[in-house]
Amino acid sequence: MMADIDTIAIAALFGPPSPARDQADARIMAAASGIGFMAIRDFPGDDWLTPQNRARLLAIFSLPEAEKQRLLRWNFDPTRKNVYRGWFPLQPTAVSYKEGIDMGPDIADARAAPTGLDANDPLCEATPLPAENILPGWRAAAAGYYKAMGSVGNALLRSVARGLGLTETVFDADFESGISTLRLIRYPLRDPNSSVDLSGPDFSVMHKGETRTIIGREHADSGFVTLLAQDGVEGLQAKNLAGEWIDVPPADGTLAVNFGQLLERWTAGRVRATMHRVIAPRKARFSIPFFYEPRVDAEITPLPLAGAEPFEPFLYGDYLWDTATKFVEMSGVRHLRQPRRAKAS
Ligand SMILES: O=C(O)CCC(=O)C(=O)O
Ligand SMILES: [Fe+2]
Repeated sequence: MMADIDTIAIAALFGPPSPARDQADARIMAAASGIGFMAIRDFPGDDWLTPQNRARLLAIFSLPEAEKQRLLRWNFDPTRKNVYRGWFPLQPTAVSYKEGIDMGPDIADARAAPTGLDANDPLCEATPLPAENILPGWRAAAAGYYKAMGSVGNALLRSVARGLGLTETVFDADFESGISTLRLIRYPLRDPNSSVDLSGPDFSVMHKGETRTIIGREHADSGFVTLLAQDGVEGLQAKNLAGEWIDVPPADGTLAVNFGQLLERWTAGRVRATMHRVIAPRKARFSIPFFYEPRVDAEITPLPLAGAEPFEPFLYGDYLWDTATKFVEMSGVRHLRQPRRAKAS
């Protein structure tokens, strides 16, 4: 039988210890250590997950092309200074057919913009944003959404900590002043007349007897916890333990949650980083992933888990740069940041 993705009401995670919280913890751990995907609902901030409120964030895609271009990253426009945050345009020949923007903590708290030593770290750079007068209210919406997702990320990691038998606050200090990324994505319909050959196995798969084009290449997220708002349009799929692709249905009021490779490694495989992909729906698709991340200088050290292999501690920022610059949206920027801590050889 094909196990479905569990939808878990998590209100109890925001209250004191209770049987309801224990039950939510158990279901979260079962999802995290099983398929590695779940949907959550019923939490502070879930009122963001309506078509109207998502539209407040997604309004950025209605900007004129010239305004979007002002937000581009350096690798797409060498006159720009920002290399990590900002706009990534469509890559017509790539499997992943999307455009969008990556935003950092400064959208929610201006004090998060870099100062001192961080000023030289691209991972802490400020996010280029559209002017308030061309998109009134958008910044406030992005800030509100970012903050709401941060507290959901914290609640989920505390639940995972309890599920692992660790002190529930074990992750808290590392995620204080974290550099979480809020990404807004648009996958337009592919132009059927373009010269890109979509017939190869990289680009096309069968789904319920129909050929579907891939628009988001199969991958596992690199970090910890991803909170994904889908915008009511299907297409997201996760690979289950049997290696089958199953649909992750969109539903208002819910977030799809999956876990990243660093959390998988940190928890000695008890939490699973699951492969997922996006197949093209019949209309344009939008999504809003929030990647919950620790501070740039968080030291990742082995957790006290039975049977876990020890590893050399490392800095989150060094890991992140190494990983993020392998993606097509970040191509050509790798040399712009050196590891802050030399690897022991
Ligand atoms: O658009 C989606 O639904 C998935 C996006 C995704 O997997 C990602 O950005 O890592
Ligand atoms: Fe992903």
